[in-house]
Amino acid sequence: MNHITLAPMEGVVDYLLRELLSEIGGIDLCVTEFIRVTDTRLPTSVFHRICPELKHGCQTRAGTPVHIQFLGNNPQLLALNAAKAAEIGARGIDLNFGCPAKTVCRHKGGAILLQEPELIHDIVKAIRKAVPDEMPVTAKIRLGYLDGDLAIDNAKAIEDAGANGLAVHARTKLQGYKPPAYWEDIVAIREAVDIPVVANGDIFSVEDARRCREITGCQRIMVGRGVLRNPGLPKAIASSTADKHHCDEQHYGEQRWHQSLDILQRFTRKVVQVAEYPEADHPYGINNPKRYLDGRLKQWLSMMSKTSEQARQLFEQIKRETCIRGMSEKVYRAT
Ligand SMILES: Cc1cc2nc3c(=O)[nH]c(=O)nc-3n(C[C@H](O)[C@H](O)[C@H](O)COP(=O)(O)O)c2cc1C
Repeated sequence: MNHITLAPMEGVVDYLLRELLSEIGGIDLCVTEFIRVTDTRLPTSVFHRICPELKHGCQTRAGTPVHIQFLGNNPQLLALNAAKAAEIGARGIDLNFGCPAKTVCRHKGGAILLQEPELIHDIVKAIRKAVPDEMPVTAKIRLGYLDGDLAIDNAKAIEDAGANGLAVHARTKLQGYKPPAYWEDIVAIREAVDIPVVANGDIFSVEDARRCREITGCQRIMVGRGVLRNPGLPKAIASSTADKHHCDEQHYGEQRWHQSLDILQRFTRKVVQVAEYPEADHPYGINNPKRYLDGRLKQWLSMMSKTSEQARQLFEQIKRETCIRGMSEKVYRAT
């Protein structure tokens, strides 16, 4: 067990990415993009679109379990949908109390709920009751909405409601994604509850992972953008845990671009297949392969560009490509 969770990332970490990233290794658990629950018991098709893994034991091809994340504010409705998820094969339920998006918060979802620990408690409790006892129910929070004053209340509310774990993104909603992440503020949360706490935010290297664990006292970590910048990061963190002499970031740095390019190429090939054989039974849920490839490649390469000159150059090359063939050929030819 490496104690590394791949962070849920809406619009980025979908089925295909979970498949490719978990194949590399180091990741123990994936969490889906959030499923928003507003007013109904969602049809199976929605669950299968967000989490095609449900059809295969709710794990990636590499065998990494996938938990389903919900976002919403109505305990009964969320419970109804969690029960449905359990019925159709979910292995775990996660609740999103951290999304900072304006539209989400305006509809009283995500991070805005951090101002209401009682409601958070009721949501977690309703879900805990609705799914089998052995199914993990977890929550993901930020330190708070405007400030961290309710951090402990929220964590305790989640624990008292019967959750099995808690991931904490070490920023408030107000702090958005602005560096730094306040790992030291996770300590009091970890100390206040007995359930496992997962530390999250700004882990971009093996050394970051080491420091985050040391500062927070949490063995479990969750990594998002760091894995997109460097898909080999979870494996590198995992091996450095097994062998402390191996935690030399430089050692892995050399392999990083080639590993990144390899995964970009495999990603591109899968999307091109969907475009070329649309009638085939692809599980990826990609409706418009051209738009999908264009958006995801640009998004991914721009994240990788923060630490890789080769990624920046490839981004420049594909930036103005408008057809899937032009884009894919540039990715295949990159070195
Ligand atoms: C594009 C994007 C989409 C995200 N979508 C979700 C989501 O669906 N659910 C969630 O709980 N967090 C979501 N997050 C937050 C991440 O899971 C994570 O908490 C955050 O990126 C900090 O971790 P990192 O520094 O390792 O990326 C998202 C973040 C980004 C950048």
